[in-house]
Amino acid sequence: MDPMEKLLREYGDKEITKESFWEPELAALKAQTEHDWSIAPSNPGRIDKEDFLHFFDEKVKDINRSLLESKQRGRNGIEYTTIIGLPQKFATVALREWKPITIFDMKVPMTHKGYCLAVRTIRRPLYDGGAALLLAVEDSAGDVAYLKLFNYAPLIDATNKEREAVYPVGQVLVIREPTYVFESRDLSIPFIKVESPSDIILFDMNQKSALPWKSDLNTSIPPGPSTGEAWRAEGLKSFKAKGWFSCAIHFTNCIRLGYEIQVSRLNRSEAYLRLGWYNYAYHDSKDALDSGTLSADLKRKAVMRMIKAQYGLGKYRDILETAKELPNDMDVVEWSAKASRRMEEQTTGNFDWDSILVQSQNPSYSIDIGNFTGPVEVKTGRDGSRGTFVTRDVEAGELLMFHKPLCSWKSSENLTHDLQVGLRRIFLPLGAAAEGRDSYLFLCKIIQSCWENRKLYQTILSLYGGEHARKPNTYPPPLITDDPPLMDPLTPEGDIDVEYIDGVVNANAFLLSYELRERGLFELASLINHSCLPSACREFFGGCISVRALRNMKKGEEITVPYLLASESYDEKRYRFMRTWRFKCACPLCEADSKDSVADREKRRALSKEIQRNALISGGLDRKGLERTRKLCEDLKATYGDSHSTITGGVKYELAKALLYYADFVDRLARSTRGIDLKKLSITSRMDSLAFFGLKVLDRSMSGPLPDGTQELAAPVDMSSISIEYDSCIFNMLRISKTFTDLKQNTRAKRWLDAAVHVGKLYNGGGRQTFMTLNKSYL
Ligand SMILES: C[S@@+](CC[C@H](N)C(=O)[O-])C[C@H]1O[C@@H](n2cnc3c(N)ncnc32)[C@H](O)[C@@H]1O
Repeated sequence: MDPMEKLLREYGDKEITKESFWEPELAALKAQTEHDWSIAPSNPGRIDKEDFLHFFDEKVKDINRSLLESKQRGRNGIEYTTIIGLPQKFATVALREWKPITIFDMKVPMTHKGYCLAVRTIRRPLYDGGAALLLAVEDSAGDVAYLKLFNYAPLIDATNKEREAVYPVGQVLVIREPTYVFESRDLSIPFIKVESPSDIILFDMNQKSALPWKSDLNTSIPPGPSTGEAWRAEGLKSFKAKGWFSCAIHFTNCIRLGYEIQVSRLNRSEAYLRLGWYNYAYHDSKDALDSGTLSADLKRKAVMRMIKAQYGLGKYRDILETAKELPNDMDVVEWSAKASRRMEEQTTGNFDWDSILVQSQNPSYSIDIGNFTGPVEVKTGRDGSRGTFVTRDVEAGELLMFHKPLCSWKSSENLTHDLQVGLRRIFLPLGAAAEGRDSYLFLCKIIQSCWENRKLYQTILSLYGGEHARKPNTYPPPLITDDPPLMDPLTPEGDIDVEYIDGVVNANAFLLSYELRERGLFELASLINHSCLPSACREFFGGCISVRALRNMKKGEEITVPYLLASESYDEKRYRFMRTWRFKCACPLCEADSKDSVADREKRRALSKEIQRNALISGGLDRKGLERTRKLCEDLKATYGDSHSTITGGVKYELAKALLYYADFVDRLARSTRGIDLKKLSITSRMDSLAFFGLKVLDRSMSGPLPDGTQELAAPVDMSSISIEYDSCIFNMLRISKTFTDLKQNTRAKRWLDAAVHVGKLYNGGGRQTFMTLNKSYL
């Protein structure tokens, strides 16, 4: 049985609450973790170094064996499970307030608040095939520990070589507020668990460590390069291998050693551009340019990189300034023109919708735009929750926003190397929630972007982070004019709260393209609340989000969009709202539906499905079959209570859809029998369908002169409010138009075709020609 059917049968008329989702297996998992943390902290005692190294080396063999086996079986890495919804720690204490701690002094289980632990690596890093990097470390007293580094985004999709470039043997690192745990479902020895990359501070390998290490490193692994020239060679090799992070590190070493500083900066800025680290790229290219020592060729490189970085940061106006450095360069002129276009789009909201709409028929189309925000503000509504509101009266079809994502990810991206993540993510308390490796890689991409982009990080902190997260920061986030210049690419610019980012992604990210498994997180659109009778519609074009008014709105009205197909049944929706977004929808449609009995709702759901199923079967094309379908529609209509229409203004989506299917049936029969009565029946059924979708039909006449009062009207339907089910409405209108043509009612046919084109324009901004192209199959 369909899992949804099973669930709905189980729930019946029971309230669905947040607690409904705690399945025994998940509850046990959570209880286990709580138990792990409830044990009184104690000192685990000294770990024997020999035993430990043996353990680590065996672990390396184990993992390599599993990876090989999984590859031989054609699988993508070891199947790992991570649990989302348990606290993930990150340190916040300022550097000057830290107190040092040693491995021997640490307790299990415990987060050592206010302490820092300095260690160095004693083995090559090991990737566990899932979400963690494993390190064997020792402190200056010679005590050893096992370190698991989670969410270390720039190394998630890395080669062993790149991991070693960041964590070579002997690398000194400081762990902020180390958490020492013993997870009973995991290892036989305790380990230091690091969940945020900002909890690790890496030290310069070129400087002699100030710590008096008790033991020799005692390793056969040759030390890394010691000259700038040798680092440069490493940097170029990494660049070729698309190891952008290690490339940036190698050129950082060149800079530290004073080797060709400006050239190294320029090389590093190119690596940063590839990483999407535009702040760093900007500062490096600017520093190189400001040095005044560059040859003409290098100056051009510096200017181009600076412009690309400014473009990535959306600082279009600054590009025009930078361009003054090389006013006659063709590429510079082109980028300036691009920047000017983006600025114009930001202020006017003028986009070439016809081209956007046609091109976005191709799933891999991606578009570059200047974010346009119309008359929209974020406010706290009457019920105390935040939402978006219009700041003046707007008309149906008006563009409210057209935005690029803050961050996006698609499956073709990021996989520079042979990524071996076979990750399963279990969301507590929601179960696996069909999310896995893709959502994790998207999270990593965001963590990586926050690494150097504090503006982005602050924006994310101002978005809703889920029911267990602390309250979001106020929106809009505080203005950060500029990110500070880079000190060191190895350490993020500030604290990164991975748990909060994960919560934001879960509550706000969109699946932009099913085919490309593309995901995106948007800024303002994340603050729009849901309604099944929404005031706006959202669409994705080339990876960007557009939001348009569906009806005329008065200043101060809330902008709402449907999170799910609004026309789904009430019971499916209430389940899915609670499961994914954790709220109970209180819109008029849900209110009206909830007043109908469960038996009526279930009957409605079953009838809807039956009518839909019948519509897909081409057989039974006779009057008897038609009568059967009509009866099913009548029965469906009877499932709505008397007050339903009063509350919703007449919207009955399921009935509207049923009538659309019924009219299709009528059309097919009319085609085979050429019956005029059937053609008229098709038109009236479609008009009824439109009305139940929420459109006001102003002219229901079938023949003769147009009724009084409607001649001057632009359309046979009221265009001040269109339905969220615009696709179905457009389809109905086109079919009405076609049937009027068959009936030789050409004036009416044209009016209905114009109406369809107009609805198309209201919801996507395209013109007549584009409408014809997009609706070729209907037409
Ligand atoms: C994408 S956010 C929308 C903005 C959010 N209200 C905020 O303060 O940032 C989604 C969350 O908003 C809340 N929400 C959205 N629509 C709602 C509605 N119709 N009723 C109650 N809560 C809603 C839910 O908590 C949901 O998980």
